[in-house]
Amino acid sequence: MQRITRIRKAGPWHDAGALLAWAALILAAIAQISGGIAPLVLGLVLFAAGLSHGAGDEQRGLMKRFGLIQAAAYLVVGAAVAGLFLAEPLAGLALFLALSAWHFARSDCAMGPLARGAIAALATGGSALFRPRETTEVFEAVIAHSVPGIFMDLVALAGIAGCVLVVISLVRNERGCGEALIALAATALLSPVLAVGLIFLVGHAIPIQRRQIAAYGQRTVWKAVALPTLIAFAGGAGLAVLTATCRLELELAAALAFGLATPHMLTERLER
Ligand SMILES: CC1=C(/C=C/C(C)=C/C=C/C(C)=C/C=O)C(C)(C)CCC1
Repeated sequence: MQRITRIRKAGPWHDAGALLAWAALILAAIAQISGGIAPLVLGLVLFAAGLSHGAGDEQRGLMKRFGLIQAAAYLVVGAAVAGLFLAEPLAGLALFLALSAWHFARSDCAMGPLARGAIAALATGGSALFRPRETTEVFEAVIAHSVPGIFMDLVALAGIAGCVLVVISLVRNERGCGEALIALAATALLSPVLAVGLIFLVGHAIPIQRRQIAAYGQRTVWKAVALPTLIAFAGGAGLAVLTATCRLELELAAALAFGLATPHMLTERLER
């Protein structure tokens, strides 16, 4: 019998992504059942785990590290969006949700268009549909402003569209329909931050990173994303610690987090 003692270097290591997705699903179920702050904490960890998918500069079939000027421009745009959030919280939230839906639906994560649409609509509107009270509380906490019922109704409409799209993508057996179904189950069963964190990681960040690794190779991808991922991770952890220890207002931390996520959604593959 031939024993395999060494891992083939050329082996499909990007399939670690599949393992990560399963781990996230299992941990999400455990956190939801545990209750308390576990769903919130794990939700934030899942967002952090997916940061690297957008940390490289992928344009016109090339993957490289962002240059200094691009990084500076990124920070300036991010700060401007954070400013909008603080000045006009409800408009900022509406813009962020709309851009997120557009980004989830458009990103090249090797899925069919209906599945991507379902994931986009559920990530933004699924929690408002299935858990309106809890979701309103989260929105009001992060923008430190009341959120009118009509706003929540409009967001929930996106959730309804997402449910319809999941069914059609399943019937057509479209690529990504499994992740779309996970998005539906997540928003129905999990607390809002955990649900969206799970969808972000399993239905967006992991599929994109797996496609990038398959297209450019592991070395190129990690070389491009390692440093910016580390910086983003340190920044996110800093915001979380300062907020948890009451040294930073939640709405300021949220404005910075939403603001700094926005340029990634704007710069990604605009040539397509
Ligand atoms: C609906 C909803 C949320 C939406 C988060 C979104 C839509 C995040 C999008 C992130 C993206 C697109 C990152 C970049 O790749 C919150 C704020 C967690 C609160 C709970 C309910």
